[in-house]
Amino acid sequence: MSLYLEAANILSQKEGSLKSRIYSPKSTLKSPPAKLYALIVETLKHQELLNEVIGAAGLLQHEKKLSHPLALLLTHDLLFTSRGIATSDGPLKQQINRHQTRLKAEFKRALIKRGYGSKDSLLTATTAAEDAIALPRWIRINAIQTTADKVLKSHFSDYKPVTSLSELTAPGRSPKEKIYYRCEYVPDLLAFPASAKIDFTKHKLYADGDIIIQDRSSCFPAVLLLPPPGAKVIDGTAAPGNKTTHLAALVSSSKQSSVLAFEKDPKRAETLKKMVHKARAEKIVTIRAGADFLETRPKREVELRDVTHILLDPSCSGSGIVGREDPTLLPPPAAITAVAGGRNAKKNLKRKREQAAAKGTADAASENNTVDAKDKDRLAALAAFQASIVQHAMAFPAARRISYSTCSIHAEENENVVMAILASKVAKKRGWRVLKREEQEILGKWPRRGLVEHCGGDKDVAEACVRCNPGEDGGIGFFVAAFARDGEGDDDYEEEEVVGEVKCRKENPDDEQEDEGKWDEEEEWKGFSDDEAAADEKETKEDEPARKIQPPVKGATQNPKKKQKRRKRAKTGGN
Ligand SMILES: C[S@@+](CC[C@H](N)C(=O)[O-])C[C@H]1O[C@@H](n2cnc3c(N)ncnc32)[C@H](O)[C@@H]1O
Repeated sequence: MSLYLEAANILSQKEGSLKSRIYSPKSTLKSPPAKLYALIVETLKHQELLNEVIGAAGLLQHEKKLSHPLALLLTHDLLFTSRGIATSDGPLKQQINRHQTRLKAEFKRALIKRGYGSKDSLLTATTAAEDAIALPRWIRINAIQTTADKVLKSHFSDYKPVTSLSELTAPGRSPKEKIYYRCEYVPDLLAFPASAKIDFTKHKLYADGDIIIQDRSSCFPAVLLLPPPGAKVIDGTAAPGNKTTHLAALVSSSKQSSVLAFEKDPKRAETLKKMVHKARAEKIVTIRAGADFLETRPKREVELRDVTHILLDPSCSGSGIVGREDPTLLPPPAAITAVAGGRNAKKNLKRKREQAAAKGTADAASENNTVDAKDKDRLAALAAFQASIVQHAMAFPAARRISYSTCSIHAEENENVVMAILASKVAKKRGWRVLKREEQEILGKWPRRGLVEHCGGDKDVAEACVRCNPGEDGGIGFFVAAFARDGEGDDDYEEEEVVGEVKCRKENPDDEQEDEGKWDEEEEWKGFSDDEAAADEKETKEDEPARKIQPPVKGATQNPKKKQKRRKRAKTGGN
């Protein structure tokens, strides 16, 4: 079978990663695996453009026997390689060559549309983008079990330290160099170059629970919350458990410490249990599997009354996630497989092109941390939920510090939520404020702060917020802020008051229920494939919107005036 047919077969399989499909010991492939892998990866890198070219040239409408994966692979080699299609002049090659003039013309058009004068300038830009996204491999040393010094001495004694992340990731470094960077913002966090030939998921240190594979920014919430040894801590949204186990490590030196972990989803609570077990944190962490943090009544439960530190990392849009995942074949856009000459074929194509152009604008908009109108309602629903969970925590009688985080780049889920929380009745009555930058023991030094234009111009609030840009800051896009309370506020705050205040926000996403499917379909997911925890975060992001939405309250969406009022309340986070 030819290289292209084998590659198309691999692309059509759904099971396992691309690498496992190609390099499986049971494989009966005839083509050299490295050649197959390179062809597939290069093709998938440009699939969006290739789909556009194939669709505009009407290739699949004219060549009925050609499958979509085959068309992508062959067109890729025709347009992107100097040798062209690497096969003798058989039917496959002829199927493409018949259309090469049109395909080349559409390719040129697609390049110009994207602002590239030539194929080479596109390739240069793609390589630069890939370099920028060559994320380092982060491992957090599990302080419950061991120390960074011990791990370095026992497993990486031939590695040399570098003093900054930019030094670690500097272009031109040889992949053979054995180097590591010890993070100055997160104690016990090490980074290795992306090119390092270490598979931490198979490493003894990982199997023994001595290390946790965790992105740097994902370590920030526990570092910002910084519970002292002996503290009573809650993780209100815990699975898969990266931050729960990090909290446990931070307080592990005292036997008085405890971490109570809530996870609403019973299936995800199982993952949490495994992670807590692996991190040997069972003596510190108690899991409430299937428990909704929003349903807790802190004044009525003895166990909750003296909790001082609460970490909240609720479900979010996940717009900050980037990674080194195997590329995957996206479903072909409907326009490229539409029946040729069909009554609506041209009309559909035009509509699809307009939609694609509109999407391009939306993508560009979200790069600037803003979103277009169609996503706004969805983000408003998420933001209402995110604000409600923090406000609920603010009613805990002994609470002094709360951290709030997302892996989103959107201000709607970040600074706007912080502002809504600060403006809420519970925050004002109980004396909650942001934890100022100068009060942040370690993270005060982190340079990237919140967006002042989304903090109502309040520079102190913006400075209190911590942001990480995806790729640029060595990992996923992230946001974290902490709230502090000095204890002067109203300690007799009646929890019924906050329950009432929160309830209206919990109801709010119900109104958006019909939009859920749309969001999931349109969202392009980018996650890590070689990082268990990140894979789980991906699961949260994909599953969570549907779960997070409470069943519609009877009659809640019937009255348009009430609906409008609720939406307004959610957007302002007001009271
Ligand atoms: C973004 S994930 C948390 C990731 C986690 N902090 C970590 O670092 O591994 C959010 C989690 O919160 C859970 N969740 C959402 N709403 C909740 C609620 N009201 N009570 C408890 N858990 C909730 C979700 O099921 C999901 O597992």
